[in-house]
Amino acid sequence: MNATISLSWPAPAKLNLFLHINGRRDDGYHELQTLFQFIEYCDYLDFKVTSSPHFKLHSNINKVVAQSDNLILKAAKSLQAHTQCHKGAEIYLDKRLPMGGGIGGGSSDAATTLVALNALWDTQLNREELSEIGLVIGADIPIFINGLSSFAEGVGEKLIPVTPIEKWYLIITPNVHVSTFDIFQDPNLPRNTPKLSLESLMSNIWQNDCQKLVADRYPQVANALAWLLEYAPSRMTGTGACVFGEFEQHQQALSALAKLPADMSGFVAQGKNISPLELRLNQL
Ligand SMILES: C[C@@](CO)(OP(=O)(O)O)[C@H](O)COP(=O)(O)OP(=O)(O)OC[C@H]1O[C@@H](n2ccc(N)nc2=O)[C@H](O)[C@@H]1O
Ligand SMILES: Nc1ncnc2c1ncn2[C@@H]1O[C@H](COP(=O)(O)OP(=O)(O)O)[C@@H](O)[C@H]1O
Repeated sequence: MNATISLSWPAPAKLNLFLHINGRRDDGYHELQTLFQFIEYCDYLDFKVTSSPHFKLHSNINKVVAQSDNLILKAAKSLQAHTQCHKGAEIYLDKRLPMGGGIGGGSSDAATTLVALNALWDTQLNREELSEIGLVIGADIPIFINGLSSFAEGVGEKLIPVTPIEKWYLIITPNVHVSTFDIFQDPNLPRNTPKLSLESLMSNIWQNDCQKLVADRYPQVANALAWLLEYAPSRMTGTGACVFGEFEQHQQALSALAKLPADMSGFVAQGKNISPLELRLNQL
């Protein structure tokens, strides 16, 4: 086998620092205004390029490998089809991000796969072309390909880079899986928040339109939020289930983490306006 082994490629998580839903499109998708910031907390992938056009995924989490439609293989196959590349890859995933938590792990894995294989196969697609391929697979993939914290509109693909303060976050990961699809189907979801200018959005109080609905449905989310709010301004990310409290200092976040009740779990990570994937790409 003609094989090249690369170094590890990060797939960082994101937070939605605010999330507004502005309406439902004819295709069922919702128009959003949201602020994405990366956090320094990542899955890691490795890619061994093969001369045969096949893929094999290995992971510490069997659940991902068992899904034949998992986002990593979808991304790899889609790039292969678009570029008519005759190479394949063995892909190794070290899964650290909680799944279905609203921190975008699956989308980020897919974005890292597109970016890394495009470099390793030397297929030379530009970022826009990679984002177009990614958007078909998941609405959150373009932000991870773009690599800069951004204000997003559309379904998350119209991006304007912004530089919110890189705060320290204590992120609680309630032990429930929230389906993005189910939340967007719920008739009680507030989906008509008026669109605002970027300037007023950045200076308003930040909120998440999905939060009340998800907290009402899932007591674990409501409890995590109630606990965090005692320590810091706190919100939910995406369609949940993760919630985050924001701190100016690393030590403040760590002190709150140390007090976390035994029935909750979480971690501390810093916001990053340049994605760890982008920094990795610049090392090539
Ligand atoms: C709303 C966000 C905010 O970041 O939620 P999280 O998934 O991160 O929690 C994302 O944009 C989600 O992106 P992603 O998780 O890639 O969603 P997709 O797989 O594309 O969509 C899953 C389903 O959610 C609904 N959906 C998703 C995005 C959107 N703007 N409107 C929708 O109505 C659609 O029914 C779609 O079939
Ligand atoms: N590589 C992957 N990592 C995580 N989830 C994946 C992956 N591939 C497919 N999925 C599916 O996508 C769903 C949402 O995953 P994830 O991106 O972690 O959630 P969220 O978008 O809420 O942050 C998972 O429940 C899982 O079924």
